[in-house]
Formats: sequence, C-alpha cells, structure tokens
Amino acid sequence: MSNEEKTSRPIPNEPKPLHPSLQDLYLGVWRVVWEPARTTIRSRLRITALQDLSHIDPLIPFFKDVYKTLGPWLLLTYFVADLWSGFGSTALLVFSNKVLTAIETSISTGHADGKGVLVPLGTYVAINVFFSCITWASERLGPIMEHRVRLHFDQRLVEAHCRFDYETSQGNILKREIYTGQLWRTFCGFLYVFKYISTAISQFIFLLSLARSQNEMPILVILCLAKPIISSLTEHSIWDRPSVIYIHDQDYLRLKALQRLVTGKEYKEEVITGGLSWYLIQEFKKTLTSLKHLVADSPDYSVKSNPVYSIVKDLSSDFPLMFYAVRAVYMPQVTSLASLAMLQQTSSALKSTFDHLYHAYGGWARRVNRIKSLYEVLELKNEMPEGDLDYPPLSEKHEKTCGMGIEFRNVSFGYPADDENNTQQAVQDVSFTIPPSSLVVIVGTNGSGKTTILKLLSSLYRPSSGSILIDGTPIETYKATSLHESTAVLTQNHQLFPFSVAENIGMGDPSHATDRERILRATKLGGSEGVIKKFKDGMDHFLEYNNTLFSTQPLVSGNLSDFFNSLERDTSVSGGEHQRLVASRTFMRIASNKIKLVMVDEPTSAMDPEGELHLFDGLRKMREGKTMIFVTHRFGHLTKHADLILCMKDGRLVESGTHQSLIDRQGEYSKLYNIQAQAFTTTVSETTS
Ligand SMILES: Nc1ncnc2c1ncn2[C@@H]1O[C@H](COP(=O)(O)OP(=O)(O)OP(=O)(O)O)[C@@H](O)[C@H]1O
Repeated sequence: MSNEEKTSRPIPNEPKPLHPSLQDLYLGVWRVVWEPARTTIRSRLRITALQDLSHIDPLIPFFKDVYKTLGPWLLLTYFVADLWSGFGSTALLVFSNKVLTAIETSISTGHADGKGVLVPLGTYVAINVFFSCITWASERLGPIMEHRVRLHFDQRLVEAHCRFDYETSQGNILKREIYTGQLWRTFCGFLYVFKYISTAISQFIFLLSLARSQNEMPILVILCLAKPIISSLTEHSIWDRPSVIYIHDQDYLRLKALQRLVTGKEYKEEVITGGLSWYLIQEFKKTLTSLKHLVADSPDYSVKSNPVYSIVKDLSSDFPLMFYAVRAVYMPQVTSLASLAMLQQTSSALKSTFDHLYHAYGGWARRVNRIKSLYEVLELKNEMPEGDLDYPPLSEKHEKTCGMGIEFRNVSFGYPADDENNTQQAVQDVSFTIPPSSLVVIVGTNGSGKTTILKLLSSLYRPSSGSILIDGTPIETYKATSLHESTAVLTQNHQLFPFSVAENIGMGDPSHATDRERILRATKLGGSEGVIKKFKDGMDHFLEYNNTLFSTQPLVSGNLSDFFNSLERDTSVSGGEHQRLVASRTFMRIASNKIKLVMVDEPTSAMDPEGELHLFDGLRKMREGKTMIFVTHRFGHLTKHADLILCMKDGRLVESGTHQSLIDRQGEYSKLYNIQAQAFTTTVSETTS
C-alpha cells in the first residue's frame, strides 16, 4: 500500500498514568477519573410542558431512516420490549390482585390455601423477573441503537455539509444546531406515546374489573423504603462525585475534528476551494469503521452493568405485597383489606401512566420540530448555479504548460446583506482580461474590492451582473469542484485544521495527504521547517487539539487537580508561524500538478521580511503553467515584475497596466506607490542629514 492509503492516526491512545490515590473507568469513548468517595442519589430528569400535537408527515422519512439503519429485528425487539413494559405492569397488577384475593379467602375461611396463594405469586414473580430481564435487555439495546442512529445521521450531515456551496453554508437554516445524539431519544419519545396509551387502556380495564372485589406500620415503612435504599446502594453515577471526565478515544476525537472541519464556518472556504470534501467523507467513513465497536458516547453509559441489581431493585418495590402474602399464609386469622389495597395500587399505577403520557405528549411538537430541522438540512439545495463541464476541458487542446485565462466583463457584485436596503456593491462594473500564465497584482485601498474579485474567481459567489469567463467559457458552465481542483488559494484568513502538522500540510493535496516526502518538500517551500522543529513531536504535533476535558465539581488542589492540569495542552502558534504552516499547505497543493491558477491574498501580514521574501520567491519559481494573482498592499518585487497590475478604488477598477506605465500615468497607483516610497526616502534622508 502506498503512503496515501494509510489512515493518518491521531496521537497515541496511551492512557495517562494515574496517581495511586485515583481510580479510573472507561465508559465508551470516555475516561472517568475520580478519588474514591461516598456516593449521593442522582438527580431526576426535568419535565417538559404539554404542547399541541403536530402533523405526522415530516416524521415519515425519519422513521424510514431509523428503520433502514437498525433493521427490522432490532427495532421490533425494542418495540415489543417497550410495549411489554406497559402491558407487563398491568399483568403484574392482575397477579398481585389474585394473590391478594387468595390471601383474603384464606383469611375469611380460616383455611391456609398454600397453592391458591403460591401459584399466582409464583406467576407474579416469574412475570416480574421476565419484566426485569426485558428491561435490562432494552437498556442494553438502547445505547447500541442510539449509537447507530447517531452515526447514521452524523454521516448524512457530513455528506450534506460537504455538498453545500459557500453561500448556502452561510445561510440561516444551518445556524440551527442539530444534535444527532438526541435523535434516538426523539424516536423513543414517539414510541412512549403509544406505550403509555396502551398501558393506560389496559390498566383502566383492570381497574373496572376490580370494582367487584376488596398493620404493622414500622415494618411496612421500611419495606416501602427498600427500593430507594437498594437503588442508592447499587446505582453509582459518575456525576455524584468529583471526577475528571474526558474523551480518551482518539478515533472519536478525530471524528469530532472532521465534523468541526465540515460544519465549522471558519473552515468552509478552504474546504470548498481546497476540494477537501471527498477526502473528509473518506476519512469520516474510515473513522466511523474504527468506532463501530463502541456503543455509546455518553459517560453515563454502562453505570448499571449487572442485571441482578435491576431484578433485586424491581422486586424490592413489591416487598410490602410479599410481606402480606407470607403473613396471610402463616397467620390467616389476621384480616387485611386486600381488595381495597389492590384498587389503590391500580389507581396509583394508572395515575402514574397518565403522568407519563402527559409528558410524552408534551414533547411531541418539540420532537417534530427537531426532525423537521434535521431534514431541512439534509434536503437543502445549493443556491449557486453550476454546470457540468470539467476544467480544463478534456476535449480541448488546453496546453499543459498554460495557466488559466480569465476575463471579467462588466462584473458587479454585492454581498448578501442582513439589511435588504443595503445595496452597496463590493465590486462595480469591473472589466479586465488576464492572459494565461500571467503574473497579476491587484492593489488598492482597503475595502476597494480586491478580495471580492478573488472570491468571485474561486466560485464562492456568483456576480450579480456581468460575466466571468474562464478560458473563454462562462464560469458557471464549469463544475465548481473541478475549478477548485485547478486552483490554489492562500489568504491571511486561512485556518489551521484541528489535526497534526503533517496532515495540515498534507491536506493541500488530499490525494497525497499522508505522503511524507511531498509534505517535507512543501514544508521547506512554505518556510515552516523552523516552526516544526520547535514542537517536541515534530510533524505529529497536534494543532487546535480538540479534547473534551472537564471536572464534575470544582477541584481543590490535590492529586486530582494536578492530574486535570496535566491533561491540558497548549496548541497555540504565533501569527507568523500560522501563516508559514498555511503557506506550506498551499505549496503542497501547487505541487499537485493540477493547479492552473494561484491566488494569493496578503498572506504575509504577520510574517517577518525574510519569511515574506522566501514565500514570494518560492511562488514565483513555481510559475510555469500557472496564472498567478496576488493581492497586496506592499509595492516591491511583485509589482515591478507583474505582467499586469489592476488598481482598485471603491469597488471599481480605476487603472490597469504594468508598473512603469502606471507610474508614468501619475494616477491612483502612482499615488499609493509614492506614499510607500516616501516613507523610505524620508527615513534615508533623515538618517543622512
Ligand atoms: N462577507 C462580507 N459581507 C458583507 N460585506 C463584505 C464582506 N466581505 C467584504 N465586504 C465588503 O465588501 C467591500 C469590499 O471588500 P473586500 O474585502 O473585497 O476589499 P479589499 O479591497 O480586499 O479590502 P482590504 O484591503 O481591506 O483587504 C468592503 O466594503 C467590505 O466591507
């Protein structure tokens, strides 16, 4: 396998060693570290308000997708277990009633009917055990299904975001955040409604059938308290004590980093112009494959790991009933109000079911809206028109050694404004022609439209009027992705990605993203060798390290606090170092041999003069077969060697020509040039005088 085929791995998955006083636990992708201490009872979920029911149409594609992701058997098992938990509670009431009736008969006749009591009791216990097993199984299945549903929609969203053009990606619809982690619970929320309706019906029927039929306080109180006591002894929550919780799984971190790259607005421009979409999808899929073994990403997962605890806890709520049953068998002369107790028990169960139903309905509209938002994003159409012509067209005799030919014909463009009355144009009626393989410099005052010209050429936006021709063909005739593959862009706004240094540079040419030789060459050309030497782990140093690290409670000084501090990482680089690393990525891209147009927009603002000279020299040496456009405020080697200078002012092209012709003209260019030249001449004359 070539270098390119290997997945570049994030930092090693080595757990950080712990002080002997600390303990740790791995829960899914999380590592929880704590100092052993006493536990407290976990807090309860908050309750949502009742809202109107919405129509069911938007839910159909969602249900279909969940069905396709989980398959019929997993879904059916979960659905049956869910429904059973509703009917099962009524079945328990039926058999507890039988037990109580048998007890009552024993008492009234004064004859101990062991079989009459023990058979329904045995059935009751068997149902309860079965019930606990089903509950336990569905608690195990739930996180697996949740995880799969989440990964499915994560992938759909990554693919959708990679498909969006720049303008679409900035739109309002995408400002709403979609948490795929909630989608399974949303689905369950719909199931709960059906579950509680069926439970309520069965409990109600039973309550009607009961209408026919019908004191040891301290011990009863203790028995009633058995359930919370057992729960607090057997259920341990990581949220109950000071713990350090962080994502330990490196694949998961990479998954998150890839998602950030795809969804983060700050990366979008470069993801689009860098043609990274397919690479990101490919890497995302690879990472998903490595993550399939994990069933959840919530640190609460698997806190209850033993089914016996669940069985004992669930049985404990019936200790009072068992107590009465045993007592009736051995002391039949003591009378109890069995029917009355049964009525009370059934009605309180029904009350609780109605309560749940109320809350399940309460969340219905919220859940429908969540699903609507999800599908609005998944089905969102791109705003920018594009054609299906490849660039450079295969059929035409496009010279291999020839850069891109560009023509602007009366181009005007205004950015989509928040305020519709704001009609100011960033570029107005601009026309120029750039012959293939030219070196062009665009100069002008701030806000004069220089960067906007590059953005229009990058197909990030389309002109409001006029036309842009690429090699004589309108730009919108080409596939935007195909133009991006032929273009390298370097600006001062370009970001470092949340990956290693090597991958940051390698992604300049996604087809060779792990080719170390190419990366090293690009590193030298971009002048970032010195930067990388500073990192302890060199090329493998992580930039913008994305670890989820927090503590559950304030950490006072101590071993836990020291441990917490040791996990924090400093990933910052200086502005100039940042620009050198980004420049290396561009050199990686230019070296891919597909590039016909290089656009460079003030990428050296934070660089020292040596770095700047190195960068421009490097770019000029790679000129062959490329058209190069530089936007700059600095008049120097570039402007003097340019084939064409475009001078912008207030969105208009005011002058164009070579350096000498524009100096001779004594216009806007000459004015800007003289302002800069004056600074040096004044300094020289001051020094000499
Ligand atoms: N994303 C945007 N949304 C709205 N207006 C914008 C946006 N980007 C630029 N503009 C406006 O468009 C005009 C031209 O901006 P542009 O960035 O092209 O100028 P520039 O010549 O590159 O400026 P500078 O030299 O400061 O980089 C400016 O008035 C600017 O405020």
